[in-house]
Amino acid sequence: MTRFTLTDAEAYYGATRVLGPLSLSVGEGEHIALIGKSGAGKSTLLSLMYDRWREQPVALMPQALGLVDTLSVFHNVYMGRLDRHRWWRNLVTLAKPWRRDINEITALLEDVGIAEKRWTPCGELSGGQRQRVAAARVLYQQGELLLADEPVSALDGPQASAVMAKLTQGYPRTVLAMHDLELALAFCTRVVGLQGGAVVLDAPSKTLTSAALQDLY
Ligand SMILES: Nc1ncnc2c1ncn2[C@@H]1O[C@H](COP(=O)(O)OP(=O)(O)OP(=O)(O)O)[C@@H](O)[C@H]1O
Repeated sequence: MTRFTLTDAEAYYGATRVLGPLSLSVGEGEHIALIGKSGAGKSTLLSLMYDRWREQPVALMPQALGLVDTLSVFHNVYMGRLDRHRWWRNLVTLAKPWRRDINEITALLEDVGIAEKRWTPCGELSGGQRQRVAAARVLYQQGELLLADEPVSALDGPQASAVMAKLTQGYPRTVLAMHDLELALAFCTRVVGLQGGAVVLDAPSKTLTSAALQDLY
């Protein structure tokens, strides 16, 4: 059993159970695509995992992204490690970032193709640009597990592939809620399918085709 294990987990909204009971482990080297139609419980399962495991080095990239619109792209990415620095260092960075941080963050922004916007406030970016900033932030954060809710839904084909490659290389374990089945099979090692809050499929990607996964929709 890994440190990232759920056993008979359930989630409720009010008195209504919307997820589980389900049991699931995320092992080292596993990249799990969480698939299922809208309302199946993917976001609820990601939230539950984050709640249970947040004391460990877990990063969350939520669907709403959680960017601060008035801050620059650089500063939004820097926030990925805010809790690792002293308060005065964060304060100074707000006005005058350290060259080392600028270089490190610029390299990550180059990886996701948005380095030219590094000093632009996030409020002035398109949906796809915002998604790439949020991806750069979790890549900067680092950790043992990444939970991401539709991390490439606003990106075109080549950009989506590039970001999926970075996210799955950047973390030893990922759980990614996805709607693009081809991308899920190309970059994830395992597929977990949800239906009505229950796990109805759990199989290695190499045994699946996107046509077979259509049954979940
Ligand atoms: N705040 C809430 N209050 C009550 N019910 C909720 C709430 N959020 C989600 N639900 C319900 O929980 C169930 C699972 O929703 P969830 O958002 O986890 O689905 P999802 O698979 O992530 O969908 P999508 O692909 O549309 O993001 C749905 O039936 C939804 O109506």
